Amino acid sequence: MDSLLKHMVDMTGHRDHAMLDLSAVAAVQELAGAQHTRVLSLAAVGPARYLRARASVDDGGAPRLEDEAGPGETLDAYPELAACLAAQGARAEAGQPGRHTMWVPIWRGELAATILEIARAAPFTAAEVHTIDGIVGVYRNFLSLLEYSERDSLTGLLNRKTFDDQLARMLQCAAEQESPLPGQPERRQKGTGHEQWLAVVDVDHFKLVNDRFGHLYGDEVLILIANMLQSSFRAHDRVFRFGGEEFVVLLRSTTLENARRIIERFRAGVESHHFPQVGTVTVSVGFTCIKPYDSPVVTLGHADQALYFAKTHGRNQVCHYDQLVADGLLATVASNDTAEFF
Ligand SMILES: Nc1nc2c(ncn2[C@@H]2O[C@H](COP(=O)(O)OP(=O)(O)OP(=O)(O)O)[C@@H](O)[C@H]2O)c(=O)[nH]1
Repeated sequence: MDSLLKHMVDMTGHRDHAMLDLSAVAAVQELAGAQHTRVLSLAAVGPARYLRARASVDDGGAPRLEDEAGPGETLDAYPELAACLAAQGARAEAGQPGRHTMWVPIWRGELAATILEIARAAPFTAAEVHTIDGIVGVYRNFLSLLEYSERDSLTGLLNRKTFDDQLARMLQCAAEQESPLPGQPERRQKGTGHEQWLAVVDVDHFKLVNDRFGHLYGDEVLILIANMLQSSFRAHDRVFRFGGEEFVVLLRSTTLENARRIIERFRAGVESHHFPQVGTVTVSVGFTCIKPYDSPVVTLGHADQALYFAKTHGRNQVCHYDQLVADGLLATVASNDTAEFF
């Protein structure tokens, strides 16, 4: 019982997703006598669904965070789990001699974006299943509390508060991939132009939408644009609402060409979308490469300057900060207006 209490205190003491995940895998691993435990994210990429590990622990090892690039493993490789998710079931099990695996979806309404995977040599006893259910209950409650505090209530996107942390995590992960541990192969070739990008998206003439159609329609436009942002970018990119009609996107590990193409496709998608009652809405976007030695404020400032350029040169367009600087187009804006941004 001491051990159970210790794990419960540990799990409920965190205000951070990564730490909560680590505590959850540690608790399940010890209390259910598991050999291997993982927390998985389930994300849709087009019609396919993928599983990516967020945290894991092996027999005798310390819990660790996982942050692999790429979409992860396809759900099709886990037929028992796929069937359980389709039936909105409480758990799935698969057994073969010497290895039993249990998956427990963390349901939030009709969605399960997080799944616990627990594996060991012997089948789980009723008492262990009962213990796992108890840990999952606490984990689910804390996940939902954390998500509530990290999300914007109108759009469900991440809020400003979580930005610095997400940016730091993205940069750390990129640095680890560039510089593997001694003896480990490099996961990505240097010089392929893969970088991290930050884009600031602002709805054009949004005040007019509010003035003409009222705040409820304005809110509806923001929700639709948030949905379009989430479906335009990949699962491991991050989308934030910074407040008002301004959104920020962190794009992970891609080339300039790709970043521009993805952002441009989003802009064109908004322009061609018919917003109920309101009709056409457009967005302007400024984006910049994230340089690890720049502070978040400086990086945001660069993207904001590119956005300002887009706004003052016709709106409904995507502008790249580094390109504007290289072309000598941002010099006056940068020197005159930096104080306006921060
Ligand atoms: N409906 C709604 N409106 C909001 C919300 N937050 C901010 N706004 C409104 O967004 C509008 C932003 O207007 P401005 O900053 O003048 O910018 P704009 O009209 O979009 O013009 P440009 O950015 O220059 O194209 C203001 O009218 C705010 O009241 C919100 O949550 N819901």
